[in-house]
Parts: sequence; structure tokens; C-alpha cells
Amino acid sequence: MPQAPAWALLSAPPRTQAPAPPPNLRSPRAPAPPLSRPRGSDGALGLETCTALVSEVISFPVVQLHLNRTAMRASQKDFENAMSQVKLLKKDPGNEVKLKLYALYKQATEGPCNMPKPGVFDLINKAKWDAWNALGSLPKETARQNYVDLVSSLSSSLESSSQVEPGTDRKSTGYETLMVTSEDGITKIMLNRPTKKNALNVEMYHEIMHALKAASKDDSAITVLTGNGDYYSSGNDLTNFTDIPPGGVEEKAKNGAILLREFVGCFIDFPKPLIAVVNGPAVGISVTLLGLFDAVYASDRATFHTPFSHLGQSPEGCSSYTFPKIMSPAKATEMLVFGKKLTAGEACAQGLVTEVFPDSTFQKEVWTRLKAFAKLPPNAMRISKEIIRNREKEKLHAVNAEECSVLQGRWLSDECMNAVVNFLSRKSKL
Ligand SMILES: CCCCC/C=C/CC(=O)SCCNC(=O)CCNC(=O)[C@H](O)C(C)(C)COP(=O)(O)OP(=O)(O)OC[C@H]1O[C@@H](n2cnc3c(N)ncnc32)[C@H](O)[C@@H]1OP(=O)(O)O
Repeated sequence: MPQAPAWALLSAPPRTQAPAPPPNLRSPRAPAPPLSRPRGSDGALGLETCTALVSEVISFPVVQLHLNRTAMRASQKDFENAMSQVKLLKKDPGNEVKLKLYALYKQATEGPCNMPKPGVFDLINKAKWDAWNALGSLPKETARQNYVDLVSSLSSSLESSSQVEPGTDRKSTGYETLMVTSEDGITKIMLNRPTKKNALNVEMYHEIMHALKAASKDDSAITVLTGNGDYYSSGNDLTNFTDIPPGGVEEKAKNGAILLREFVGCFIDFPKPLIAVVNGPAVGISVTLLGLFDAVYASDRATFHTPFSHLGQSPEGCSSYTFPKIMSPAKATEMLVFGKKLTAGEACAQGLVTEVFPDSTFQKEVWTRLKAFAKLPPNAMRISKEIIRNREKEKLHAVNAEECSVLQGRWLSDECMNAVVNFLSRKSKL
């Protein structure tokens, strides 16, 4: 089930209303929204108002901007122009910036935060409240000026950084969150959300499953999973927890457990040699899955971190079974229960990583080796993998089911909710 991209968190349409049309369906000449917003029936700024507000800030009509850069104080006209300029940004500025824009807008138009603090489960409004409240008694004029300055800096920085990294625009594969290539007998699945440290959002879970199913049937001899940018992956995208369906958090947790079980099942059942090329730090589920890979090559820059207890969560990816077997129960406990972060060398000594390479020669050395492996007879490799792995498969599926069921409960816990809220709101303190 496709989900709104993570960046849409703050502009997601309210669940109780028809979704706002995407920007390209809006009339470019639509009138600007008024600067003061209605309040909810409880007197607080409602979810609808908050989301609509940010959505509208992002969706203003196209108006030519001529900011008076020499003026010490932004005029009302500058402010309105800046709101229009936001619409012109070609690249989404990210939630942190959207929160800043939201907070400054509220401060400039309404003054200091005067709403009651939203509840802990109301993640989006809590993040907004935090951002606005953090402005304290900042005068309206200063907030207005800061808003204008922020938009101005965004306009230049996002324009200049809009160049896509080499190779990251390969949409020919049809994937939004991955780059998938197939050559020299190797299908390479590259996690491709480098600005989010390759965090796995819902779309990425689905795309990885799709890519694995395709790779299991294609002509390649081996399949490789790696990351684009400085991270291998920062694990589950914590904003996955924010898009609550009409059935509430229980339905969210249930859907998450179903998706996770299917996702991990694809790794358990993958028939060809599956190799992880761990190009940088790995967190959470990107670490636990490594126990289901046939070989793991790591840069010496990589680290391996499973902070499940810190997040109020519990192990997945069959790691509650594979890690104690790979590295001893005590070492597995240090990682999975106490969240000890391992260096690549330590992970290699524990048997989680097959070999570590200096970062400077990592790509060259690893790919030379993989190309040699890919020349081996594919059927022999597949059959050998089968005989190594098959007698464990049933057990692994049972472990997977149990882990998902336990996690479903953890996701509803205060411990987990608090940890997620802390992460999401950490940067909204301006
Ligand atoms: C279907 C559901 C299945 C669920 C399966 C469960 C799995 C369990 C896990 O995977 S638990 C692990 C979850 N991951 C984390 O807890 C990591 C959270 N991220 C961090 O701690 C840090 O971001 C970091 C240490 C990975 C990197 O820190 P650094 O300071 O170098 O970089 P930034 O924090 O500025 O990150 C850059 C932007 O990327 C966003 N981001 C990074 N990781 C995540 C993530 N896991 N979820 C959501 N967003 C992430 C970060 O917010 C920055 O975005 P911004 O530029 O818009 O602010």
C-alpha cells in the first residue's frame, strides 16, 4: 500500500476531510489564504487547521518575489511574498524546515504559542506545538523577518542543491526509493534515500520486496543489497509511525506487523546468494536482517547498531534467533537488549560480518570479488545455498511470526511512543 512520502508528514491532508489536491492540480492563481486561522471547537488549533496551514504555506500561488534585502524589518508585503516563494521551491525542504516555517508563521501572525500542548500520541501536532512554543516570546516583527530570511535562504540553497547526485535519477527501473541495476551477473539493489540515511519508509519496504522477487527470477547469479550515500541504512523510518489510519494506532501496529512479516519472509525465502555490501553505518532492521544474508562485506567506516530497548522496541529480522547462534547469546544480548554499537571489526570478530575492507578501497575490492563470484555456475550456487539454509527455513518463519507479534504490542507501548516522539521533535526545538 503506497504511503505519502515522509516529507508529506506536515502537509498530510486531514483524515476527516477530502484530501487537498496535489500542487500541480491547484490553480496557480488561487487566492492567498488569510493570515489568521480559525480554531477548533475546543479553542485549540485543530489538526485540520494545522495541516491545512502548512499545506497552504507550501502551496501558495506563484507570485514574482522581489524581496527588499536591504530592509531591516520585513514588511507585510515581504512576508506575503515569502509565503508565495515557498511554493516555488523545486525540492521539498524537509520536515525540520517546514516546522520552522510553521512556527515562524504562527509567531508572526498570532504571537507566542497559546495552544494547549497536544497529547503524546498526537505526533504531528505535538511536533508543531514544540516548534511554535520553542519561539517563546519572540516579537511578531522578528518572527516575520526570520520567516522572510529563512525562505530567502531556502530559495537559493535549494535551487543550487537541486542537482541530483550522479546515478540517483535512474527512474527507468520504476523505483522511487531504490536503484536497481543488473550487470555482470549481479543484481544490485541500492537503497536510495541518502538524505534520510536510507531510512526504510513504507514505500521502500514494498519496493525491496518487489526487487527481491524480481531478482529471484532474473538471469543474475547473485544479488547484492547496498546503500547510496554515507549510510548503509538508518533502519525503520520513524515517521512510519505518524500516519495513523482511521482504525487508530492499533490498526497501524497490526498493518506494520503484517508488512514486516512479509518483508522479512522475502529474505528468508530468497533463493540465490544474497550479499550485503555495507558501505556505512547500519541501524535497526538493516542490521538484524544481516543474519539472513549469505555474506556481509563491510567498509571499516560501517557500524552496527540495534537500539531496540532505547526505542521501546524488540528485535526483528529473525535476529532473536540468528544473532545468538552467530555470536553467542551473551554477545547477542549486548547488541539486541543493551543496544551496544559494534564497529565493523567487532562485528567481523562476532561473525556477523564476513570481511572488512578499508573504506578507501572498499568499493573496488568488493566489486572485483563479487564479479568473480557471479561467474560461478549459478545453479550450483543456488543448490548449495538451499542445502545450507533450507532446514532452518521453517524455524525462521516461525521466529519471524513471533517477533512481529511481539513488536505489534511494543509499538503500542508508551516506551515506544515516547522514543518516536523524542526523535521526531528533537530538531523542532528552534
Ligand atoms: C513496517 C514497519 C517495520 C518496522 C521494523 C522495525 C525496525 C526497527 C528499527 O529499524 S529501529 C531503528 C530505527 N532507526 C533509528 O532509530 C535511527 C534514527 N536516526 C538517527 O538516530 C540519526 O538520524 C542517525 C544517527 C541515523 C544519523 O544522524 P545524523 O545526525 O548524522 O543525521 P540526521 O539525524 O540529521 O539525519 C538526516 C536526515 O535523515 C532523517 N533520518 C535519519 N534516520 C531516520 C530514521 N530512521 N527515520 C526517520 N528519519 C530519519 C533525519 O530525520 C534527517 O532528516 P531531516 O534532514 O529532514 O531533518
